[in-house]
Amino acid sequence: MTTTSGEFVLADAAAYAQAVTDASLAAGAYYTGGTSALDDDAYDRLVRAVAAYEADHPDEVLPHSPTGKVGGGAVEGDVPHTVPMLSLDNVFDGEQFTTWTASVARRIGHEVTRWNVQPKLDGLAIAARYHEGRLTQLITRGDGTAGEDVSHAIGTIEGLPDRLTEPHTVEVRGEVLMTIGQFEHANEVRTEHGGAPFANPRNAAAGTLRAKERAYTVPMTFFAYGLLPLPGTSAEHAEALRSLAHGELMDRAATLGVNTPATTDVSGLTVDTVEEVLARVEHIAGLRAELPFGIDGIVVKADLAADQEAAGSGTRAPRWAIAFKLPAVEKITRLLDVEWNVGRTGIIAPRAVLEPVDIDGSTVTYATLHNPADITRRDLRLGDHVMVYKAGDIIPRIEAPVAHLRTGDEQPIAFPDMCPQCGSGIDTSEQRWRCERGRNCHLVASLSYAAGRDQLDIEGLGATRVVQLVEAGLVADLADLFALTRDGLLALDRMGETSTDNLLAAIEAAKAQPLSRVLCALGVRGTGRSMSRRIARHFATMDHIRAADAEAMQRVEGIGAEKAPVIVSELAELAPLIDRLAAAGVNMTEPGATPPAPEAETDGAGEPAAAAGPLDGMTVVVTGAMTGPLEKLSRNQMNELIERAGGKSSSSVSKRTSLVVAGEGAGSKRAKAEDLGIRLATPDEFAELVADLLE
Ligand SMILES: NC(=O)c1ccc[n+]([C@@H]2O[C@H](COP(=O)([O-])OP(=O)(O)OC[C@H]3O[C@@H](n4cnc5c(N)ncnc54)[C@H](O)[C@@H]3O)[C@@H](O)[C@H]2O)c1
Ligand SMILES: [Zn+2]
Repeated sequence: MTTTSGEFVLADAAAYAQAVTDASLAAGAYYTGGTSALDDDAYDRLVRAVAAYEADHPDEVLPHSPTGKVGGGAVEGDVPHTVPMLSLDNVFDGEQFTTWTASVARRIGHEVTRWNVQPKLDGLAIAARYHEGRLTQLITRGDGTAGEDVSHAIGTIEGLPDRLTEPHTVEVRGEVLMTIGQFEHANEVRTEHGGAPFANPRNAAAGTLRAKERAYTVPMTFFAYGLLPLPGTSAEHAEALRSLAHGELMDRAATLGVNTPATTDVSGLTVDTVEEVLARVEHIAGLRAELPFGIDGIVVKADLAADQEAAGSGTRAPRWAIAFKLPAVEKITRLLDVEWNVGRTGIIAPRAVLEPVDIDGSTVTYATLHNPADITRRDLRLGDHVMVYKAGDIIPRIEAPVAHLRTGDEQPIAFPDMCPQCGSGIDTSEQRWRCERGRNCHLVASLSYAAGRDQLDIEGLGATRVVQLVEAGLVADLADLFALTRDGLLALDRMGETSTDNLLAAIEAAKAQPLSRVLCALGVRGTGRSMSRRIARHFATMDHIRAADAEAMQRVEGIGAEKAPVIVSELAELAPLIDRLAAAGVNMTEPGATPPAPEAETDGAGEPAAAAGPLDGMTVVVTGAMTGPLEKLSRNQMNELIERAGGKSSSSVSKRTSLVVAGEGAGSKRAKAEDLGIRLATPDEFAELVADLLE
C-alpha cells in the first residue's frame, strides 16, 4: 500500500516479510551487476517502510532485513577488511546538512572547522592492497566487514597502477567506475560478442569487475578517496597515514601514482565554513551533466583525522561524513511503442517511445533499444514497465522490463519485415539490421548531409532539391553531383538560369574543400566531423588513408581496435565512388598536413612530427559569438582552424584546456575558465594569433 506522499506502509507481518525479501533481491542484483526490479527511489522507499515497520514491531525484525546494514545485507565476502568499509548517510538539502553538522559538533565537543568536499562517484567501492609498492589484491566492499576477492581485474582499471611510485605497503580505497566513454565502448564490445548491453555505467562496472573469464577486457577507471595502513606497513608510516587530514591523504595518493578526483573538474576541496561547503556542493552539482563520469551526490567529510576519530562510526556509516544526494538518473516508466528508424548507412534501429518521465530535470520520451536481437533477449513487450537510465548528454537507454509489474496485457513488439524507409528487403544477417539498399536507401538523406554546411557546403542543394535530382534520375550517388550538366538542370521544374548557374558554381567550388570534409561527406560509418578531421590530418592524402590497414588506422587518436577495421572496410567498399570523385576533380588532400613517415611504426612513438603551428600542443575551446575576422566562421570551421594551427579543439573546459576563445554572450564556459585560471582570448586576439592561417 502507498500513502499520498508515495511512501509504502506495510500492513502486517506477511507484507513486511515480502518487503524484506524484495529489498534483498534488489540489493543483491544492484551490487553484482544484475538487474534490479526497483529503481533507487523505490528501493529507498521500500527500505524506509521496512524500517518503519521494525520500529513499531521491534520483536519481529527478520535477520536478513536490509536496515542498518552495508549493502542492504545482500552481499558478502570472505576476505576480511582491516577497517570496515562502510556506506554513507544522506542529506538532501542545506538545512539537513546544517542539522547534521550540529550533531557532529555535539558528539565531538566542538564545531568542525575544516571540511573536505568531493564528488560522490557512482561506481562501486574497492580496496586495493599494495605490498612494497606492488598491487597484490583487490577486494570489494561486501558486507562492510569482509569483501570478495576480485584481483583478476588487476590491470584493467585505469588509475590503479600495478606499481606505486614508492615501495609502500598501503591500502588504497576508492571507487571503480566506467566513464561514459568506457561504458559506450564496453557495450559496443559486449554486444559484438552477443551479450546484452549493460543498462548503465555502474551496472557495467559491477558486472565487469566480477566477471572472471571473459573473451575480452574492457577498461574501467579508479578514483581514490581513502588511504590506510596494512599489517605490513612500517609503524612510522602507519602513524603518518592515521594522522593526516583527508585532503593530505588524497595528495599522498596522487603522489603515489593513484588517480584521485584532483584530475577532474570536481576535485576535492578543503574549506572552513558551512557556507563554503554549500557553495562547493552547488558548484559540483552544477557540473554534473558535463562530467565524463556519473556522480550521484557530493560527499562532505570532516577533514582532520582527530575530528574523524572523535566522531567515530556506526555499523553502517561513519559519523564524520555525509552524502548530499542528487536526483536519481534511473526511473521506471512504461514502454508505449517502438519506432524503427533508418540511419544514414541503412541501419534500421529500434527506438522506444516512453510514457514521459522526468529524470534529473529533463523529460525523457525516447530511449535507444540497440537492435532487434536485444529486444528478444530482454523479452521486452509493449506496455511493460521499464527502467530508463539517463545521465548528462548520454542517450537515454532502457534496462530490462520490470517483470513483477506485468499485468498480462503487454503485447509483443512487432519487427518490420521490410525497410520502413524504402520498402526494400532487410538484411538480418547481423545483429544490427540493415536495409538491403544500404546507404542508397537514404540517398536523399546522405546527399543532403554531404552537401551540408559542415561537409561540402554546397549552397542551394537542400533536401528538396536533392529529392528533385534523385527523382529525375540525375543523381544516384555523390559522384553524380559532379557530373550534372547545365542542360540537365535546366530541364527540371523551378530551375531557372540563375539558380542553375549558382548551383553549378557551388558544386564547382565544393571540389576544393579539404580532404577532411570530403571524407566526412562520404559518411563513413563511425566517423563524424571531428573524427574525419583527425583522420585527414593524420594521413594528409586520400591515397594514404586508403593504403592504411586496421593497424595503421589505429594510430589516429580516438580510433580503437574495434573501430579501425570497420573504417578500413567501409573505405574499401567506397573505393569506386572515391575514384569517381577524384576523377571529377574533387580535392583529396588536407592542406597543411604531412603524411605519416613510413618508419613511424618502428619506434612505436606513432605520431609523426607535424609542422609547427601557432597552437602546437594546445587544447582550445571556443564559446560565444565570433566577431571581427572570425565572424563568418561556423563552430566547425573554428575547430578546423584550431586543428590546422596545430591545436586540439574541444567543446568543454577542463584543467587540460590551454585557451578559451570567448566571444560575445559567452556564459558558463567562460566562467569556468576564469574559475580554473585558464587563459582567455577575445575573437580578435585569437584571430591575430592564427593570422597566418586566415586567408
Ligand atoms: N535499485 C536498487 O535495487 C538498489 C538496491 C540497493 C541499493 N540501491 C541504492 O544504493 C544506495 C545505497 O548504496 P550504498 O550503501 O552503496 O551507499 P551509497 O552509494 O549511497 O554511499 C556509500 C558509497 O559511496 C561511494 N563513494 C563514492 N564517492 C565517495 C567518496 N568520495 N567518499 C566516500 N565514498 C564514496 C562508496 O562506494 C561508498 O561505499 C541507495 O541510494 C539505494 O537507492 C539501490
Ligand atoms: Zn531502405
